[in-house]
Amino acid sequence: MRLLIQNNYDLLSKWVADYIADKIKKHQEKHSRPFVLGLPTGSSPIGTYRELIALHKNGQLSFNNVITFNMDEYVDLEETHPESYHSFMYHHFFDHIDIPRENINILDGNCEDLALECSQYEEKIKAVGGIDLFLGGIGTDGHIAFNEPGSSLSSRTRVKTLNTETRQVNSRFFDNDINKVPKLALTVGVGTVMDAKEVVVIVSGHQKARALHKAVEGGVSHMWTLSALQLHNKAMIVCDEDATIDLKVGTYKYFKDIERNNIEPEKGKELDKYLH
Ligand SMILES: N[C@@H]1[C@@H](O)[C@H](O)[C@@H](COP(=O)(O)O)O[C@@H]1O
Repeated sequence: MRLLIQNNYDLLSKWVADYIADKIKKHQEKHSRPFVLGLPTGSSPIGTYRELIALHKNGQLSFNNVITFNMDEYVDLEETHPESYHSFMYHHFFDHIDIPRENINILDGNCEDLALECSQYEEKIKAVGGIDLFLGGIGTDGHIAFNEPGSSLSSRTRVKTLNTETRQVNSRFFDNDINKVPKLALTVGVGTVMDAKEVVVIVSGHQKARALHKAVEGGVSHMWTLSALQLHNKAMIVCDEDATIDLKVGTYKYFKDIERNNIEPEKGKELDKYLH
């Protein structure tokens, strides 16, 4: 697993956006089939979305041949609610790029048969050839998508009960009232994320430091579902300095050193395949 430490959130966001743009463009040079991109919500990817939008507006990137699958959605929160992940994605990203509407996939947390919705989502991902790159964020408890501690590391898309810590943290979007935060969500599984050809996870801020420490320095554990990335053959965590405060100095220096030894700034992206 590659751990790339950026000086701050803005640099992190720019780096991740450039990396994704590069992947999409290279894919489009070689294949006619669409690039399949997994996407998260939350504050972590907002800067990346902003940078991707800028690349699109400058004419440097098109999403015309991109299919997206979002990671998760609350159950029983109207799509039009400002805090639904549907609203979030259109507001922060889809409304500003040229992606065809029919290429956007977000789980429907209001449908009659939630289990069917989840199994069909998995089928849909398979039908388009799997996810080329899954972008993710994490919760303070180390969850990826909504795979809370204790989630099976081979889990698939399903209904998940949210724990109190997550609901407390997310209550900032619901007038700081935990009672307004849904108790259930639909989420892709850890196994769904692990099936992606590549996974890139953004970890930003002090509040994520413990989870980063567990995922990088601890063993693989269902209690810190991000740690499953240790078993992925092309996974990268991109974090900022603030998120590294619980890492051992030696670990921090080790990952910095690897990047210094292997990356020339302009050639870094071409060399990334050697760095996992
Ligand atoms: N389900 C989402 C996660 O996918 C996201 O990673 C997390 C972190 O959010 P933030 O980036 O705002 O810290 O929030 C929610 O719990």
